[in-house]
Amino acid sequence: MARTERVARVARGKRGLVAVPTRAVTVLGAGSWGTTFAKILADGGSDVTLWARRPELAREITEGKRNSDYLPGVNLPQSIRATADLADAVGQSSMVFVSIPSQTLRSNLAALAPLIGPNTVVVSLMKGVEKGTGLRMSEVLELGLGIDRDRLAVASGPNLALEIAREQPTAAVVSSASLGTAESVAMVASNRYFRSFVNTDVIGTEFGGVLKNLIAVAIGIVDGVGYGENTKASIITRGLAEMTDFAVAYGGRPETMSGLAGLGDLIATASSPLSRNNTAGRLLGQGYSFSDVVERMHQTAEGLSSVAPILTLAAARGVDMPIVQQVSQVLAGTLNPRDIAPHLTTDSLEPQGERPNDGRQNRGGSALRRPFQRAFDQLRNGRRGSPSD
Ligand SMILES: NC(=O)C1=CN([C@@H]2O[C@H](COP(=O)(O)OP(=O)(O)OC[C@H]3O[C@@H](n4cnc5c(N)ncnc54)[C@H](O)[C@@H]3O)[C@@H](O)[C@H]2O)C=CC1
Ligand SMILES: O=C(CO)COP(=O)(O)O
Repeated sequence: MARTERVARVARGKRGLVAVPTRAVTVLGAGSWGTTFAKILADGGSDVTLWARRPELAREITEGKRNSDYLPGVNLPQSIRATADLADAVGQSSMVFVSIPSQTLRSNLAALAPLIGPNTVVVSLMKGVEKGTGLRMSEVLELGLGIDRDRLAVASGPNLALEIAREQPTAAVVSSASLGTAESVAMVASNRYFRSFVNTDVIGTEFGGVLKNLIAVAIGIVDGVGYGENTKASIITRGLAEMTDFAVAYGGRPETMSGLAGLGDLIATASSPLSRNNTAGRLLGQGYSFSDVVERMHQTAEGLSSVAPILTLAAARGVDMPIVQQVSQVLAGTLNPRDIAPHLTTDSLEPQGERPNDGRQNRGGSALRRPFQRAFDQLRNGRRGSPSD
């Protein structure tokens, strides 16, 4: 029987009990997220092969059903197999999920491209943009693998790996230009503790995952300095507005940013000590230099690499990103972490978080608030004026 046709389980259909075929899927990258996602897929009934770079890790996963470096104390499903051979890992899989650090994706594509079949769906689980090009991971995959957008998807959401590996319930969004592709991936990537929803806003979904990392670094800095909840709440709230302005400027939908891939992931990442971005920020806040932080981080903190390309992209579309700007200054050593207060750097009376509910951008000022802004400007310039003039 072909790997793609294995029977996973028996389910009740219209005509009684029917066999549900197991789908052969591959996960590339046996770090904390790749291994956790392999577990999600296996617990959803798929036949999963995991690609690990190191043969000894592949052996530990296949024989011991453990990944002790990345997921200590977690037992992996018996059905998961790992290999260090990329061709063996991809085999005849109908879906390939990619979970390696964003900055390494490009260098893996030449080896991967010839292995991808004409109908294979490729799903990015990564949350970074490529330094130098500013491309999103699905764009790097599209260009590097030469496959149609309809066969590409991204998955994102409040998904701290260790919590999910411990089977704590959560949800995610699977997004593709093709709704059918998103739905078929979401069905495979769902089980009793993990639920995938779908949308077609690939840009918003992908940028949500990238941008929340940057805000999580800022929150980590605040934690490290020792500031409290008011500072963090201000940065989270205005961070969401900053994320939304950016994503909308690049064609994402504002509602995506208030969903799981935006606000949901922002809350999870900004508030959890499990977050590597938050941890990196905390070390910066405690006074460690950027190079010290990089040395101390044993896992991927995507936010550190995304700051520069995101600021370049923001400048190209005229998007103001005071929080990301200050994170960049702390990383460069030009801003004392104690001085982090992005909401104090703006002259505007109109906080970015206060936008109308119709999803339109608010940068020019809503009709309602414009008179107040004018009055404020007049007062500041030493002239009297009434808020209604
Ligand atoms: N850990 C988490 O909770 C989540 C992570 N993600 C995203 O998943 C992606 C992967 O992150 P993690 O698994 O957490 O990172 P990790 O640091 O735990 O693991 C990275 C994996 O990539 C491998 N790797 C390193 N350099 C490589 C290279 N040059 N070529 C191929 N493989 C290489 C490592 O051996 C390791 O297996 C990131 O983009 C991250 O933002 C997304 C959601 C949740
Ligand atoms: O993306 C994540 C949670 O959704 C993981 O965040 P960190 O990469 O900061 O650990």
